[in-house]
Parts: sequence; C-alpha cells; structure tokens
Amino acid sequence: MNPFKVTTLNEFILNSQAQFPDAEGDLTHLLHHVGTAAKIVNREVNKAGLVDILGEMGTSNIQGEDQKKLDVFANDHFINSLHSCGEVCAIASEENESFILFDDDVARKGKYVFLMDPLDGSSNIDVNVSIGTIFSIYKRKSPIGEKATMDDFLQPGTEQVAAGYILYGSSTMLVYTTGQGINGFTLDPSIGEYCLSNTLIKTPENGTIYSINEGNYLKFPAGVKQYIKYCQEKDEKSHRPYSSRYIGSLVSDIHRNLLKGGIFMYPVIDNAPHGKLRLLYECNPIAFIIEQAGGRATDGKNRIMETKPLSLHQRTPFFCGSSNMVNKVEEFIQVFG
Ligand SMILES: O=P(O)(O)OC[C@H]1O[C@](O)(COP(=O)(O)O)[C@@H](O)[C@@H]1O
Ligand SMILES: [Mg+2]
Ligand SMILES: [Mg+2]
Repeated sequence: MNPFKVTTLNEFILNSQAQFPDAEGDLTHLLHHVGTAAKIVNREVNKAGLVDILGEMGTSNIQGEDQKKLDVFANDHFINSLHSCGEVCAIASEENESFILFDDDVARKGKYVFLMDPLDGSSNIDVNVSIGTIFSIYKRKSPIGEKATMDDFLQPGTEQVAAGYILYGSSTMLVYTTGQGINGFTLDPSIGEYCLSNTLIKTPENGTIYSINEGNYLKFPAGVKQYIKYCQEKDEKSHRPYSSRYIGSLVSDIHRNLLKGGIFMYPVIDNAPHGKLRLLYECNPIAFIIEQAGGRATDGKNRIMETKPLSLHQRTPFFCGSSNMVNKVEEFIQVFG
C-alpha cells in the first residue's frame, strides 16, 4: 500500500460512479459543486474574526431565529454554486421560507432537488466553536423540464440518493454517503483538495458518550430523564457512568459520536413540542449517515427516515447513534413515556 497515495474527493466520486455503468455523472457533478461551495464557506469561517462575517444580519428566518451573517453568506454561496451546476432544479433551505425554484432552461432539466442547513450550530459561530453544513439530495418526482414542486421535497428519508455534512472544525471535513457506506475527506488547504481520510466509517454498537442539552432536564419526558440517570449510574460491566459531551452544533456532536460511539438526543421539550431539529435538512441526512455506519436514528419510537414529511420546516424529536444505546433509550421511553 503506497503510504503517500492521496485520493481526492473528485477521484473518489469518479471511481464510485464507474461502479454504476448507467450513471451519467450528474450526481458526480453535483457533489463536486457541494465541495466547492463548502471551500468558499470554509475560507470565511477560517478568518471569521478578521472579516466582517461575525454577528447578526439584523434579519430573521422562517424559524423566527435571528440570522447570523454567516448563515446568510453560506446560504447564498451554496444556492449560487448549485444553481450554476445545472443538475439541481430547486433548493430548500433552513434560511428560506419556501423552496427556491431554478426556473431557467438548464436548471429545469436538473434531475435533483437539494435540501440544506447551510450553517449548522449558529449559536457557536461568534465564539470559534466548530460548526457545519448539512445536505440531503433526492431525485425529483416531477417531470424533467417542468417546474419543481413541493412534492419533490416531501419525500421520506429512505428516498435520499445522497446526504452528508461538512464540519468546519480544527480541520475541515466532508462526510457523505450515496448508500454505499460513508467516507470522510479532510480538506488540505495547501493543495485545496479534499483528501480521503476516513474510509467506510462504522460506529460502535455501544459507546460511552451521551449528548443532550441537560439545561433542559426539567422539561424532558420521564423516559429521557430515566435514561440520563441510567447513563450516570455506576456499572463497570457496561462502562457506566458514561461521559456527557454536548457542543451545541449538531454536526460536531454527531461527528464525535460517530467516530467514538455514543448517543445524541434532542427530545420534545415543553417549548418545542415537536422537538427542535428539522426533519428534512438536519435529521434525515444525519439519519442516512448514521444508518450507513451501522447505527440507528429514531424519533424515540419510529425510524426517522420512514417519517412521511408534511412540510418543509417540520421538526421532530431525534435520537441517534450507537444502535444498542438508541435501543436502550427507546426502552425507557416505552416504559416511562
Ligand atoms: O441550544 P440548543 O437548544 O441545545 O440547540 C442546539 C441545536 O440547535 C442547532 O444549533 C440548530 O441548528 P442551526 O444552528 O442550524 O439552527 C443544532 O446545531 C444544535 O444541535
Ligand atoms: Mg442546524
Ligand atoms: Mg442552520
């Protein structure tokens, strides 16, 4: 094995495409543009304190959240890059109330719709804590050449053709799947290339990390409280007590637990009766990744990716990570509610 062999993202995508004789390269081209847009966002993130990209935009989004300048910057650059690639006929974003229709001759021929959380972990932007971008890709259901419709977006997660995230952390990584396992690519700034660094990632069945915003403890359902108590009780056989780790950026918490083993939880709380996280551009893509790594992702009872979406920005309770840990919290929820 040549230790100096570097496999770039583009090379890897082309090699994967070669395994599908019918593939025409549309998805390859699209994923390439995702990588490019992420490089532009990464450039700003890396020097955030030096350029006018920190702080509030002075506007709010459909979620009623104050938009950060970087939320808007990332949103604009992903929309422009994906419009210019010609493979996408419309985009849905956390930052836009309705989906953005690309209504020109080229884009109307696009086979795919793209859903994204352009900047995840907004509360951590101004304090130099890792943040991310999350994306999900579907084949359109509407006829090629016509205008995309809402039905193109309201597809269950099981229909995703690709999904992934970019983590802007101590290094910048792109982690994605097309249903053949998940691979991670680390951006080498000196050559400007994403290089294969994590091949066919598998998450341990059991972990020793639990991630939840315990500041909401009093608002949690009884089953979740009981599970947290279980995580904190001493039992050497099952390596308990577990460690509590919570960054507050979904991408960062998921990435750590994916590699080390662990469970991430965002249950319903009284001021978020359907949970906080968004099904279409946070939970479905993360669920696809976690399942491809051998883990599980549910709403506490049902498989997230089998949820029939009803609206673009719908929220869901979210429990995902090491399969035995998700099984355990589901048991507590079943017993205690
Ligand atoms: O501060 P809380 O309530 O724990 O919420 C943190 C969660 O909210 C989020 O920041 C929501 O995502 P956005 O930053 O994209 O809005 C997640 O990244 C994170 O897991
Ligand atoms: Mg988010
Ligand atoms: Mg966001």
